[in-house]
Amino acid sequence: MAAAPTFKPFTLALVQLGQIGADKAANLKHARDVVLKTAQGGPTGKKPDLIVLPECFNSPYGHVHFPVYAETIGYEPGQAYDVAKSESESVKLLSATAKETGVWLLGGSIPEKTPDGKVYNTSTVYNPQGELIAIHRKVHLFDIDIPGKIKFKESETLTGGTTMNYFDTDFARIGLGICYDVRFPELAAVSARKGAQICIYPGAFNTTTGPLHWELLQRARAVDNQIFFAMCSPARDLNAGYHAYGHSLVSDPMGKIVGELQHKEDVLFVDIDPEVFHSARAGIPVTTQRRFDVYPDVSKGF
Ligand SMILES: NC(=O)CC(=O)C(=O)O
Repeated sequence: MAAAPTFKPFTLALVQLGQIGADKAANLKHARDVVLKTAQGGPTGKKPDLIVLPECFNSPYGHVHFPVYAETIGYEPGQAYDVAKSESESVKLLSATAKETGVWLLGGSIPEKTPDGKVYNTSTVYNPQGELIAIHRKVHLFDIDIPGKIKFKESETLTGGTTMNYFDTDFARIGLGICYDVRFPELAAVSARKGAQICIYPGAFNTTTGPLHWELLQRARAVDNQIFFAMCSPARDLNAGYHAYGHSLVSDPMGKIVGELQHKEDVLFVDIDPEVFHSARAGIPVTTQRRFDVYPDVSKGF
């Protein structure tokens, strides 16, 4: 494994996209328009280095929709990928948008189909040249049943990913996950142990689980790994079948919320300061105090 890049200050923009409906072309156009505007800069006019879209931004969120909206991506880690030959209209649009803006783009997630008939919930990542350089397939599927509140079963139509993923930029190593993945501390812990200084998960909690756990989980993942942690949600649409929580958020490594939106379409710009990462680890040095002699099983996989 290559050493993580030196952690440098950078500006992160989380696009809490609204207007996600049944019309895929309209969803894609809106995403592109908002990313282009975001790339022009936030309140200070500073151009972001990395723009993030939410989970399932090109389709309504629900297990019945995933196979209908799924696209073939055909990305294999470590192998060259020619976007011009991609069968995925979403990949082509995201790649072109990253290239046009000259900004890193974490393209939320989209339903992906593979030749074996499986469907995944997949994030794609583009460098400022528009190259697709990483993907992450949601590992932990969102199967829950809270009587009287919410029942959701992604596994009706989705298959869980089988790999953990991160990507390197010129300013940080960034760990990937999607939404429900945040409930499984191991994924972020492994990313952090592999050198990620920040984890970013597109996610779509809902109006039941969001108020309970959205902030708590992100701050917990940030503190237990002493990393920055961010999640980017769609805006809430009460006319949609699934009511996203919104509240896209960034926590610093001390668990302090350094930016949070409300539930409407909006963009969160946050300047990420590596000094907070270094001082958290120097002041409370848990990253060097682990006792794998006492809990050796936990170290497996690291
Ligand atoms: N939508 C998800 O994947 C997860 C979620 O809403 C939750 O964990 O709560």
